[in-house]
Amino acid sequence: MATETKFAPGLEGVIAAETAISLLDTEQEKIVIKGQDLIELSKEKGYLDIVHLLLEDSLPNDAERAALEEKLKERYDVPAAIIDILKLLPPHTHPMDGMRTGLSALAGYDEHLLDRSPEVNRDRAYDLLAKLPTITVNSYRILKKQEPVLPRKDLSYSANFLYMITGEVPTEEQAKIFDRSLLLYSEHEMPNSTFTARVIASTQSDLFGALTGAVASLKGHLHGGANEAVMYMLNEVDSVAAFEELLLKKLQRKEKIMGFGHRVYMRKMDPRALMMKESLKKLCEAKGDYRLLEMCEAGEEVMRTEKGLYPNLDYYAAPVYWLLGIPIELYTPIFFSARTVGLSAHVIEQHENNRLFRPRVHYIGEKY
Ligand SMILES: CC(=O)SCCNC(=O)CCNC(=O)[C@H](O)C(C)(C)COP(=O)(O)OP(=O)(O)OC[C@H]1O[C@@H](n2cnc3c(N)ncnc32)[C@H](O)[C@@H]1OP(=O)(O)O
Ligand SMILES: O=C([O-])CC(=O)C(=O)O
Repeated sequence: MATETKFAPGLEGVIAAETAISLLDTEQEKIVIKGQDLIELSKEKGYLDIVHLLLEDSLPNDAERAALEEKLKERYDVPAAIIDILKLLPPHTHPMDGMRTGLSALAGYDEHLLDRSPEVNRDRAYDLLAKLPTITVNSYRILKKQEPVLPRKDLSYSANFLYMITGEVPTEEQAKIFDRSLLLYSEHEMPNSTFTARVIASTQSDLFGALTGAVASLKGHLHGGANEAVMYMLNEVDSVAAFEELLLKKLQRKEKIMGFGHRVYMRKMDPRALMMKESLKKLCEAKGDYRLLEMCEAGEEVMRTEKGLYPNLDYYAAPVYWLLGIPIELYTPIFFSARTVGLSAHVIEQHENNRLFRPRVHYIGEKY
């Protein structure tokens, strides 16, 4: 029976779930989130609007958005023991691993862990959205031997996140650009991390476990870890010509270029990358220095000409985060924090209509 089903390496093209959350509609060229186009939403709305859309099924009005922000602020505080746990980690621990540890440890504070009803799961998701930015930033700070930072409730959700990272209150423009990056990262159908979360949830395991597994998945360079790898690559050189040369050498060595290609949008640009490129233009304009934009555009041209490949979101997120003054090791944890909402929506949906994931194999070992 297992050998009768066609094997698709990497499960390419395989339908793994029925979902009412999102779809990458490649024909219409839209990222559909609960019936709305994410790119259009990113022009008018903010991250918390998408949080409301994903968890409450509708875009909020002003009062609902304010109530949501207030609810998150009320839950900002992280148990002191989580900070103590982070302090015990060895100094070379990547913040993504610090975050995974902190997130995993939060399970112990949930008094209703066995309750997987949508209401309780949704409530947990809000708790994680409130606490993860503080855990993320402090796992970095503690590892760098800096004092933990406390969230500021007088700032908006995104402005506070960026403030905790840089130590400076962001300008309105910086906060808006950061907020848009969170929105663009919020949900994307069935990437590896979402599949991981749903597979874990399908055993009736809890939201903490499902998301802890998803952190590990998202850390990899073929997935969320690419945003950090892109920045390290850009920082290897300091001019357009040197960047072009670097990419050509990497391609000659058959290396994969981080920030390019995508399982679904392989031969066209990820629409989120285009939005992020706009943000990069704005930041370059404000700085009066277009070097990073020019390098990235030259990289795009090399990859289009040499490989017919286009940028994904991580390619343009990296220079945007750099110009916002964000340490590179926080790029992937920020991606995860933003994705917490999408992942939670998927776990809620999986728990609501569950069947255990248990595929078969195409056996190529010795016959008995
Ligand atoms: C927000 C996100 O998580 S987006 C993804 C972020 N990840 C990256 O940017 C990492 C770089 N990109 C990649 O490794 C891939 O494009 C992936 C992992 C995103 C998609 O992978 P897959 O769908 O499995 O494609 P696969 O790796 O089989 O590539 C198909 C072909 O394109 C080539 N290719 C794909 N991406 C790249 C790349 N970034 N650089 C060079 N060549 C590439 C492959 O070498 C392969 O060529 P071949 O057929 O001659 O062997
Ligand atoms: O969809 C994917 O495979 C990866 C991706 O872009 C994301 O998770 O945002």
